[in-house]
Amino acid sequence: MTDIKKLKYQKIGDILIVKNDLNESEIKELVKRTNCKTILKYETHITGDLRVPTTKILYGTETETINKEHGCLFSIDASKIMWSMGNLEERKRIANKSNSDEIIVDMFAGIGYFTIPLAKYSKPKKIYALELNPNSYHYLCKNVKLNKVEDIVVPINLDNRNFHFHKNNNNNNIKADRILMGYVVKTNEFLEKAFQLLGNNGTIHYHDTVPEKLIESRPIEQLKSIGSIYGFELQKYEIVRIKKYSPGVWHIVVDAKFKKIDIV
Ligand SMILES: C[S@@+](CC[C@H](N)C(=O)[O-])C[C@H]1O[C@@H](n2cnc3c(N)ncnc32)[C@H](O)[C@@H]1O
Repeated sequence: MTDIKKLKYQKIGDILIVKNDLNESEIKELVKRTNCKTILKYETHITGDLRVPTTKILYGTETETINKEHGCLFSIDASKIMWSMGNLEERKRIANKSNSDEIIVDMFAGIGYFTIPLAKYSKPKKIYALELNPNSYHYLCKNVKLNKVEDIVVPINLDNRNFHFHKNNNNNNIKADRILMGYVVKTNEFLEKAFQLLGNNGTIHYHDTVPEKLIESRPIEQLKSIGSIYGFELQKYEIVRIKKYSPGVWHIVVDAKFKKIDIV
């Protein structure tokens, strides 16, 4: 009999994700043990700016599911959109970071991975959830309704570099108290936009993939140097390791708090 313990898979709702092809008896055994409705094989590593996986159906037909995590519901089409198990602790950690006074921008919202737990548990004033991929945006909107956070979350389908705050009722520019930058590999290219949106005493959660030796230096230097162009000084920071990204390289997040030193 197939040893199911040796078969590696990830469960998203009632869909299994595997990395290798399976034979008929392995599929039968997995379906029996996990009660899944579909098994998907990720053909390639998640690629491209929109982080889209290439998948093949090994069993079943339906690719849409609802994943429950940390009291939140995430509707997702697992054949078209990524779900990172490795970010589980970060999704939980971010959930309680805000308070009811904050204006937040999630620059890479996806289907609401961080936006939904943050809205549900911290109940900030507003979260502007920006997402470029129309597919992910569709599920982001669905998840906002599923989790009943419509009064907090404003989902917007655009390239975050084109996002601008409107003026408030007193004709002042709105600024963000907190910015989530849940993106990797070239997150630094979006830092200028983040500082344009950030307010005094604001916090940026800056994700990056960094070689082990550079974890304490490179992201901090980037935050300091681009921040200074926009009149911000780094006040304090904490670096959290999320997961190993590739050999010798970590996916990290820096919680970085800034003060505006040239307030005009
Ligand atoms: C890797 S996912 C990150 C999801 C989530 N923040 C996390 O870490 O689990 C990145 C998301 O950013 C979106 N994205 C990439 N470039 C973008 C841009 N310029 N503006 C808005 N969204 C973008 C992608 O479509 C994708 O859904």
